[in-house]
Amino acid sequence: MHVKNTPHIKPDNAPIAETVLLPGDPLRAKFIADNYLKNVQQFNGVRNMLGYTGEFNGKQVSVMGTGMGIPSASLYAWELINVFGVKRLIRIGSCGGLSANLDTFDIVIAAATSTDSNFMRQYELPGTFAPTASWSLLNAVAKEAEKQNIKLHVGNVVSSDVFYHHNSEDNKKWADMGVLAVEMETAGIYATAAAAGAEALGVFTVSDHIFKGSDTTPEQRETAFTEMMELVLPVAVS
Ligand SMILES: O=P(O)(O)O[C@H]1O[C@H](CO)[C@@H](O)[C@H]1O
Ligand SMILES: O=c1cc[nH]c(=O)[nH]1
Repeated sequence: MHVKNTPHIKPDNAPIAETVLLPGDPLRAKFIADNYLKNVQQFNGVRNMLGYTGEFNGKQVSVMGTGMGIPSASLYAWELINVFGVKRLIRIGSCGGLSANLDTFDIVIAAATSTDSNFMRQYELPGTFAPTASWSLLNAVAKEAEKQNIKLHVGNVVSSDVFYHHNSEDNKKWADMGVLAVEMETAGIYATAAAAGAEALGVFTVSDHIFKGSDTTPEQRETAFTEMMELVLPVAVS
């Protein structure tokens, strides 16, 4: 792959694979590179948004942090697809559980995303865009989950611009519409991929439950979501 630089991604001569895993936390990217990949090369360190390319099962895959929120994640998604030729983005995030059926460490997949963000306005569409998952990635992860005997919760996830809500009813309103969980990036990543003809999928581990009050530590959010990592890595190289 022809390697260039952008203001935010400077691989120099390191490769970027056609499939990139995207955790929000760059240290989660480092954890994956350190613990799951072989022959690792770091391809980004700009702003400490760590990116690595290595091998899993003998095949190349990349992993890179996105930072938090649709503006940050979509900027990296856009550059990875449109400058570096990436074809598949798989976000591996944490999320807050909204559905009563969820508990911490459960795995959620965003078949579709809702959002309170104005990000879609740029496309000037004559209606409301519905950012959805790539069926082929979703189907592949569902098959892998069956193989590994992992229970998935698949449905609508809300990508919010707001973590600390002024209106405490906001999350309840999404829950009342059957939305499973809340996070902050996937609608922007799905839309960016759709606009460029690439594929994207959002997979999450429930880090806390908004209504049940259960929680995980920053260290767990960095290193303990291994079931999600082990679910997605075989798909990323398939
Ligand atoms: O753990 P990550 O992947 O960053 O995802 C979630 O965690 C952050 C908020 O704590 C937001 O980025 C949200 O989407
Ligand atoms: O509660 C949460 C947990 C993770 N990510 C969010 O956006 N909210």
